Amino acid sequence: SNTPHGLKKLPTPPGHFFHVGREPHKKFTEWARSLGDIYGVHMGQQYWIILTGDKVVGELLQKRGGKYSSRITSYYTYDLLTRGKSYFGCPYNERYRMLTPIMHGALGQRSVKENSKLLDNEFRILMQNLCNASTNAKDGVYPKNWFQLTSLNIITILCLNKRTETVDDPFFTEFKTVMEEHMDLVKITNRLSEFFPIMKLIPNTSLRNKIIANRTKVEAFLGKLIKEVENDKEKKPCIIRNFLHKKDEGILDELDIIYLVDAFFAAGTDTIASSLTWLSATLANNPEVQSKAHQELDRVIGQSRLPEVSDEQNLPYIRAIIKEGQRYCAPIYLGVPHGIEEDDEYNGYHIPANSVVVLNQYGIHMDEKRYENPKEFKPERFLGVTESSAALANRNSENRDHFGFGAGRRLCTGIHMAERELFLGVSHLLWCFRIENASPLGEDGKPIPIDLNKVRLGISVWPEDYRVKFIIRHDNVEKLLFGLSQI
Ligand code: HEM
Repeated sequence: SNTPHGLKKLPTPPGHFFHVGREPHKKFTEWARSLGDIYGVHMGQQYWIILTGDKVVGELLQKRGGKYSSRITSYYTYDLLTRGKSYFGCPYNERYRMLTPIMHGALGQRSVKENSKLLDNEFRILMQNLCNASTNAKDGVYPKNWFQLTSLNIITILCLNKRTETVDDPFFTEFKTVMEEHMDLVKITNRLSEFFPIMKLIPNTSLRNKIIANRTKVEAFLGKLIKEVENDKEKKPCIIRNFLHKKDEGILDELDIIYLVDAFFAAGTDTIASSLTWLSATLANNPEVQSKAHQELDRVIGQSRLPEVSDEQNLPYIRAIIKEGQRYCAPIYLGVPHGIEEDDEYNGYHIPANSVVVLNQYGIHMDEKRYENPKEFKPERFLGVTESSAALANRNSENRDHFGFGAGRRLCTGIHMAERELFLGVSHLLWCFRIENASPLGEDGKPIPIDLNKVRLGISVWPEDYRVKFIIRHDNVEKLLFGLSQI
């Protein structure tokens, strides 16, 4: 049917957006990969546009970035949960343009370079933890906690020079409880108040109460950290201190700081931890990929020192594993929805103002036209790709490696930090260990492959609990991890 503008209405996707039932993940992913380039769907009062083609993402989110870089705010998950202060929920307005250079300053390439030693150190400690954990657990481990501890430490060291030693530390437990609930609350299904605005008027819904309770916990948790910096007599430099200077200059207020720090915790911890949790399972299922990586590492680096950042350019297979991981088992399926505030037209279709625009990363990553046999984990497909995801993200969308970091002006602010962390994580893991599937044996006498269709859906997607062993590859691993840094 035609719209009032004489333009065509976008086609509606097959099936329904929310997939419930016995296998919601499988149903959802099959649906997501079946979609054509662009669809529109009414979600109650709100209109959602789903982009599943690399080209249309380039045309709209990248080339028309000035229009497609907003966020459509949600009463429950933005106004109530973050008092309208969330950075990644912020519409593309004056406030966003004021905050963005501050965030880029904290997370840009320069910051990654300056914090190089810190990052190296954290990944060495991660390997120590995996060594210890794996030696102590004869049935294997689910490594999620240690990956979360590492990604948390990187954020807390950058933000306030704080690190946590073990996964048993009460701070780690508090972080997990408060932030997991926080991230769970921003999920799409909690945008009900936009789909059905009458929800805004109901005073005591359990969702409203949960959101306010969580907001109180998040603000107390992050407020305490900010106080630690304020009370630090040595005045050590850190990101929160920079934010506090901006407060003194009247640029930021107290809540701005809380919710900028929230963005680091919410966006910069689980994404990395989930990527490494996925990759460990995927590598355990693909021993031949590990063998090739081991050969490359032994040839290029040898067995007498740990990988370093300067090795990256000489490790094409490791780089390819990382890119394939971000495609095959990306931690985010539907990105963070963009929004468009004014009417637009695309290929004769009407794009109504105030639509939510969703980048269907999962669908694009499983597109057979883009990736041959997309359901296979095949790092080889990226062997010829020498550039970082950050560099490729700003070029022609059809030549991008993957869309894991989003697109356009809202591209992941932490992309440089993330790529560095993934390189250190994956190169260290494979230099130190052979990751062995420790699932029970099947009828053929081999461990049953880890079922990567069993997932926990949320803003970040996690594989269900699985068991792997981190088997030390050679004598120098322990010497280097626990002893001298060079042998
Ligand atoms: C593998 C790791 C990561 C993945 C896959 C990832 C992915 C994403 C995605 C999909 C978005 C939304 C982009 C869009 O709207 O188009 C995003 C936004 C963001 N990410 Fe990341 N991210 C990762 C790591 C990090 C890290 C380590 C940090 C910071 C320390 C970070 C900070 C942010 C911030 C602040 C935003 C909000 C950008 C905005 O709204 O303008 N991310 N990320």
